[in-house]
Amino acid sequence: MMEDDGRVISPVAGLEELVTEEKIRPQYLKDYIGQPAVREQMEIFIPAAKARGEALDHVLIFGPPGLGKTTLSHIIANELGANLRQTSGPVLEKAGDLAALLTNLEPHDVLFVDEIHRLSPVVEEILYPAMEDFQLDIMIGEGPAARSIKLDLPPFTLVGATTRAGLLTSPLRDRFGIVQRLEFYNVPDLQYIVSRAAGILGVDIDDAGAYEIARRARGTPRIANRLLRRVRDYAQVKANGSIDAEVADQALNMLNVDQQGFDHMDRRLLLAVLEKFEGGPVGVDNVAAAIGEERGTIEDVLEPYLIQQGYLMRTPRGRMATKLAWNHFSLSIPDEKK
Ligand SMILES: Nc1ncnc2c1ncn2[C@@H]1O[C@H](COP(=O)(O)OP(=O)(O)OP(=O)(O)O)[C@@H](O)[C@H]1O
Ligand SMILES: [Mg+2]
Repeated sequence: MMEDDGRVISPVAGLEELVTEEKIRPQYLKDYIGQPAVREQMEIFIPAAKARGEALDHVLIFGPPGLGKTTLSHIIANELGANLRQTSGPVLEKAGDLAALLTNLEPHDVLFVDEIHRLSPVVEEILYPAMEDFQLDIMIGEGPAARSIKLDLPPFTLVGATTRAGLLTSPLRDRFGIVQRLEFYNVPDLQYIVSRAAGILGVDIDDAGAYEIARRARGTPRIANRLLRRVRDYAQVKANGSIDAEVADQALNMLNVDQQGFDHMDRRLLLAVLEKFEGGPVGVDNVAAAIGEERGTIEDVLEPYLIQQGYLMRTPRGRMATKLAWNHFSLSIPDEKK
């Protein structure tokens, strides 16, 4: 999990949000909306492993923040009827931290390691034999008296989540039998997610209102759910608590979420590429310096959606704005770029 950056359409979770999210987080695959490829596969792999009485193969889930990685890991444990133990890459500092978790697992348990690309190398070394042979290889003591001991572990399923699969070392990546890549959600799926969350939270919203929120949620369930809560506030004060398309539109305009679902950070990034770098190609470090953002935030949080929507392109020579981006800001495309 990354740090909350305070944007209303940030895909990164805020603290208060983590609590509300628990209430609306789907618990079983049947409520996991969208991601048809992921669902179709997991609906086969999970019952198959259960029927054989084996632990499910290790699962790697990757995708931008807020698309449902943590949710899917919980669902996997629920569907397996197994315990879920949670930790994260940066939390596991020493080999012993991981060893303690592994030795406490029960057969077929799910160990969820969030931000798995941030594991320290010593911890990662412990993970290899644990994943491959359910064995723990650990050094005890130091210097000449040091010796290594081997322990058998119960068969378990490691579920790893990461925003960027490219940051994983290949020996680690190779040890996952199942790799699921989460995609941005389409509008009908997000509309369903908004309506479902509204039902749970007791918010009065019609289909057109849910559609308007879905359309402007950057393809991301976490953002859809957050916009729903902010639009609910607006509706409570300005519209007797009911959300329709007009109320949603007014509220979202007030929140500076534009018709495309972009906010000021998206606009700043696109405008920098367009105006300061004539549409690119420009290296991501130059973009980062121009808008005062960290490179990692640009790569993980800001640009995936802009790229998926066709406003920005990744080329070998850097980022390039597309015709859509020039048009979005009503800027004329320089002749040599046509
Ligand atoms: N497929 C889905 N169907 C319905 N709701 C979903 C789905 N995926 C995610 N959500 C909702 O979006 C919220 C955020 O999802 P989640 O916490 O799983 O994202 P994440 O990918 O783990 O994000 P991060 O990278 O920040 O850890 C959840 O609380 C859940 O309510
Ligand atoms: Mg998560």
